[in-house]
Amino acid sequence: MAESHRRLAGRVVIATHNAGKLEEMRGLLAPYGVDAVSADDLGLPEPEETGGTFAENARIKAVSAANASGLPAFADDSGLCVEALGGAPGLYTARWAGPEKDFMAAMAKVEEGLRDAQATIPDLRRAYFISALCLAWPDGHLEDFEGVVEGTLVWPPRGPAGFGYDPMFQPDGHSRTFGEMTGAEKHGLPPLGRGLSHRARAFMALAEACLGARFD
Ligand SMILES: O=P(O)(O)OP(=O)(O)OP(=O)(O)OC[C@H]1O[C@@H](n2cnc3c(O)ncnc32)[C@H](O)[C@@H]1O
Ligand SMILES: [Mg+2]
Repeated sequence: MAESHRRLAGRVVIATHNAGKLEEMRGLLAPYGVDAVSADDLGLPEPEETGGTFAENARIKAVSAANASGLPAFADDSGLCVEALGGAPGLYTARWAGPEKDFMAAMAKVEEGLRDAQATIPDLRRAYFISALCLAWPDGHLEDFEGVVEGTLVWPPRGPAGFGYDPMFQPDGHSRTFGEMTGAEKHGLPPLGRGLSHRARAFMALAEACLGARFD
């Protein structure tokens, strides 16, 4: 199994156009001595996310950046899945914020949906974040990883930190939302924790497979 993984070294493109994600992905890569450059720094175009799954969309973004740059590329496709909304916004999590990227409005839309669903659903406020990570090399080699974090949706949103839907999401076992946590707390990586956010959990698997990390 381990033989099929490829070691990442040298330069890597972080294939996202989301500043919040970029900061998290840079932070996650920082201990491994790779030279991370962003898709924006290289002026790479934003590909259309036409996949039917998070993993497919992560591949589309990573492969597009690897092909355009000639470098290995690292992409994340992620979303918030709300049980009472049948898994929405799911693949459309970014699109719910509209072209203005108004995440306050997007969170309000989730809350409205919960109010409409209220009569019928027992676990009304349950939700999870999911992150599909893909590392793609220009020769076509791919590595895929996934991480999930379950939690509860709060209203009103709390905390100025993070990005996107963070102020509305309180991970299980914690009394603060991701919006009330520092980046390090949200990642919850060892020795602080055993991986907390969806992105950190997926990244730990990536780091063990491709960056020589050992998390015991
Ligand atoms: O595609 P790229 O360029 O990476 O940037 P994006 O913002 O469009 O990213 P996605 O297509 O993966 O959409 C993910 C959505 O889920 C939200 N999201 C993902 N991870 C999150 C996190 O850790 N905290 C809060 N919101 C998150 C994020 O705000 C986006 O709206
Ligand atoms: Mg996107």
